[in-house]
Amino acid sequence: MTTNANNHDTHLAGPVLVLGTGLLGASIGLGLRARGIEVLLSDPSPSAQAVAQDIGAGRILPPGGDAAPQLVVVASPPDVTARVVSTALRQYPDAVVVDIASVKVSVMAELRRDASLTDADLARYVGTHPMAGREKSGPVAARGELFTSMPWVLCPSELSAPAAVKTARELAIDLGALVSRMSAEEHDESVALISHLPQVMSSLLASRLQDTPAHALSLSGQGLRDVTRIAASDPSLWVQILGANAPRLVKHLYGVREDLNRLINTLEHPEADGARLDLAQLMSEGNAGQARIPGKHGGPPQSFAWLTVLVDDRPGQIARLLTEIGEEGINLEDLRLDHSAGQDVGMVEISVVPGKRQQLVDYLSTHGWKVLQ
Ligand SMILES: NC(=O)c1ccc[n+]([C@@H]2O[C@H](COP(=O)([O-])OP(=O)(O)OC[C@H]3O[C@@H](n4cnc5c(N)ncnc54)[C@H](O)[C@@H]3O)[C@@H](O)[C@H]2O)c1
Ligand SMILES: O=C(O)C(=O)C[C@]1(C(=O)O)C=C[C@@H](O)C=C1
Repeated sequence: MTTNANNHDTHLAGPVLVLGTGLLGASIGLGLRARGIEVLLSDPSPSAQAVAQDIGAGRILPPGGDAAPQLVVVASPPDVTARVVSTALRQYPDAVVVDIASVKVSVMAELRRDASLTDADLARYVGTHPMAGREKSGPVAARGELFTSMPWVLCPSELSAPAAVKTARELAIDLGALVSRMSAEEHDESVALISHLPQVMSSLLASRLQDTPAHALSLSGQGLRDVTRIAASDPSLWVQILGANAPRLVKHLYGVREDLNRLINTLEHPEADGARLDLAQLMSEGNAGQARIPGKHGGPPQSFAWLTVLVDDRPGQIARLLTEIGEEGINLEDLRLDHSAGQDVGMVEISVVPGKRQQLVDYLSTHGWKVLQ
């Protein structure tokens, strides 16, 4: 840990050059700037880099401008990532270069084929992947705290120098992430199930809604919203991710196809012997898988207690509610907002650790809030 020029204790000294200032690049810039680290920004889209600078993610590096970065972070779309990494390794011979693309095997394979790079160049490169993002793209959606307590995978190759791996780790730690390490193959195998299958399932489900009549859609509750949030993701990004990891994803889709066939057969004859047992088994297999998803901060799965507070649909009500909860010293684990169509009240669903639920219900009730239990 060093105290940087702006008096913050950080692992990285900086400057950090971010190439690609969309959602991820600008979020990294914002997070590093909040810790006092100097950040330089560059993006072929003049508006993307201008917005990133305007929101405080760093300072635009003028074309041909001089820079001596400690670290270059490549945050461009996956299909140009290897090319951008290659140019950066040659342009900044003293810098460590990392990329954050969602797929790792294809990027490394392209770099190995690149005749302009030596093994010494590749010693300064580490492939990485923060498992944090949003269904939106571009710097306007950036958040400096995006990586806090989220996994960040390092996938060094056998050529990566220990000093380069250390710098990559420091980037993730300075942004508050939880660092793990695996090979590019293990990574792509893992994200096929953990990230790419959920995206495809969400998109497939949401595509069913295209022609749904408005009266049916007006019944949409939290269940539908939970499973379709990521269906709003950027198609051009996902075309690249899914294309680059297709064989690993297809294996899981075969499994889903088998399960769907089984479910369809069962539901076509719902009164048949064993049909209900089959349905119960399917639901409990889902329960078992869901229960294995780790909780916040990488800890064991934890279930939180929920309560719902009714708030008047007036400006400032939710801010007042959150301030009062903070004053009682209770930590919110999650928050959801909902509106009933045509009503002038909002419903704020709050989750807390189970031991704090009753204290919060009592506190809010005595402070005039309407709590639904
Ligand atoms: N979106 C997510 O949730 C998420 C999460 C983790 C990792 N990633 C990875 O992060 C990277 C960026 O994704 P994003 O969501 O920020 O996308 P984005 O579309 O918001 O931003 C990408 C930016 O890269 C710029 N760009 C295009 N070509 C470039 C080039 N040759 N050199 C430099 N910049 C270039 C674009 O102009 C754009 O501003 C991708 O590789 C993606 O796989 C995304
Ligand atoms: O939560 C989201 O919106 C995401 O985009 C997250 C998510 C993921 O699957 O976890 C999506 C793709 C990225 O490569 C990394 C993170």
